[in-house]
Amino acid sequence: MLIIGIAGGTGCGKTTVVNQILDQLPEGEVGVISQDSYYKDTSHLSFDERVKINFDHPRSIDFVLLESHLKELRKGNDIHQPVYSFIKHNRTGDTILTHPRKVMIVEGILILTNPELREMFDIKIFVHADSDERLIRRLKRDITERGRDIEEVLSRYQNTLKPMHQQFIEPMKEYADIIIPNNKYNTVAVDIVKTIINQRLA
Ligand SMILES: Nc1ncnc2c1ncn2[C@@H]1O[C@H](COP(=O)(O)OP(=O)(O)O)[C@@H](O)[C@H]1O
Ligand SMILES: Nc1ccn([C@@H]2O[C@H](COP(=O)(O)O)[C@@H](O)[C@H]2O)c(=O)n1
Repeated sequence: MLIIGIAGGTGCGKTTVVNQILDQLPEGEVGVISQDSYYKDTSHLSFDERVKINFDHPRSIDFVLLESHLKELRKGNDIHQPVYSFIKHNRTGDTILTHPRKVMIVEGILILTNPELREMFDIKIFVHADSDERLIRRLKRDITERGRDIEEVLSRYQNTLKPMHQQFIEPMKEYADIIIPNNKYNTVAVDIVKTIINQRLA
């Protein structure tokens, strides 16, 4: 199994790059795990308490579960990936049955901050987009898709997201094998990653 980690700040285009990679690759050969599925279970908290969580700090992620799921997949076993709701700020209780594939992609803002998980990646990719570009994308996406308003996005950005990005995410570029500039759609870089994957699948 080839395990590819794709990191980068919110709105840099990780999900978009993953979808571009999957596009035209043989179905069923490449699997995806999203770090978002591994936000810690916060069912013991009220909604008002959950809203206040710093979701950009590594401690918000259940890395133990994420790592153990990746190890199970590597052993050839299925896993039940939790489903996360950005509206409820919590796991929904549902899971997605995820099968091991020849190539597994793990994507998320904080996946390179955990040394044990980092060790498991054969290829580490960091997607870069400028912070103003990421904020604009995040505003549009969170308002249309994640049930947020402009006040919520901007206050989260100023209070937690920006400082956490500077402290935890940006320094992870140091560990990247490949940095994809993604202020504009970068088909050349995506094609290079696809070529690497196709070589592994051949
Ligand atoms: N290169 C790009 N140029 C313009 N918009 C983009 C680009 N990449 C992604 N987007 C858009 O930005 C938003 C956030 O992208 P997404 O892939 O969800 O980012 P991430 O997963 O890193 O948070 C989406 O609406 C997506 O369509
Ligand atoms: N309940 C939550 C959980 C996370 N976030 C934000 O999601 C961002 C990470 O996801 P991307 O798809 O943008 O990479 C992260 O910056 C968290 O602030 C949230 O808003 N609510």
